Parts: sequence; C-alpha cells; structure tokens
Amino acid sequence: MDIIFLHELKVKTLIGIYPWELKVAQTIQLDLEIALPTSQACQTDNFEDALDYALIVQRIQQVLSERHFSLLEALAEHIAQTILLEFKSPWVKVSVAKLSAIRGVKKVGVRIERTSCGH
Ligand SMILES: Nc1nc2c(c(=O)[nH]1)N=C([C@H](O)[C@@H](O)CO)CN2
Repeated sequence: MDIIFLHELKVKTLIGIYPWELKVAQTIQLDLEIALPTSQACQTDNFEDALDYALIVQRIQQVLSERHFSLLEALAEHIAQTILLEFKSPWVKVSVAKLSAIRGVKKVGVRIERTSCGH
C-alpha cells in the first residue's frame, strides 16, 4: 500500500462543545495517512498519475473554514469520508488534536481509521 502522509497540518476552525467555542476559532493539528488508489505515479513520474497532496490540504482547509463541529470525533469522520470519496483513497488514518485545550496536556485528540468499503 502506497501512502501520502501529511504531518502537523495546523488549521484554525470553530470546534467544541462549549458556547464560547462557537465564536472563537481554535487551532487544531491534523496528521493524515492516505492510501493511494494506484501506484502508477511511481512508475511513470507523471503528475497526472499522482494524487495532488496540495489539493487535499486545500480541501481540508475549505471544509474547516465552512463548518463548526462540536466533537473532534465528528470532525475526523468528516475529513476521513471526504478523502475516501473525493480522492478515491481506499484507506485513511486521520488524527485531530487540540493544542493546550487541557491544562498540563500538550495535545489531546482522536485518531480514526476508515476504509472505502466500510470495514
Ligand atoms: N471525546 C471528546 N471529549 C471532549 C471533546 C471532544 O471533542 N471529544 N471536546 C471537549 C471541549 O470542546 C474541550 O476541548 C474544550 O476545551 C471536551 N471533551
């Protein structure tokens, strides 16, 4: 399985269960592993055969600028489904963390794995 990884992508978004979190955007950190639908780009060296990781970053930034999620779990699920459906990836691992949300904890978050076939 060939994978594109994105580490420590930081995005400001509205996230959280408390009323103040509806108004104040917070920085979250995303780490993603995205299985590629084909390994063709490895052989051809053609950009047309590659999954453009810049487009993935743009799409994540767009989603997170438009939506408010209450839970990190729901945000992670939405990002995972977007990548599976729109970028035809067969498998994805998404980690989402809040930075300094809890006193004494550097990062707190969730990590999920999803496949396009649902198992
Ligand atoms: N399992 C979760 N627990 C909590 C979440 C969450 O998204 N998933 N969120 C909060 C609050 O929004 C908190 O992060 C505010 O600082 C609390 N617990």
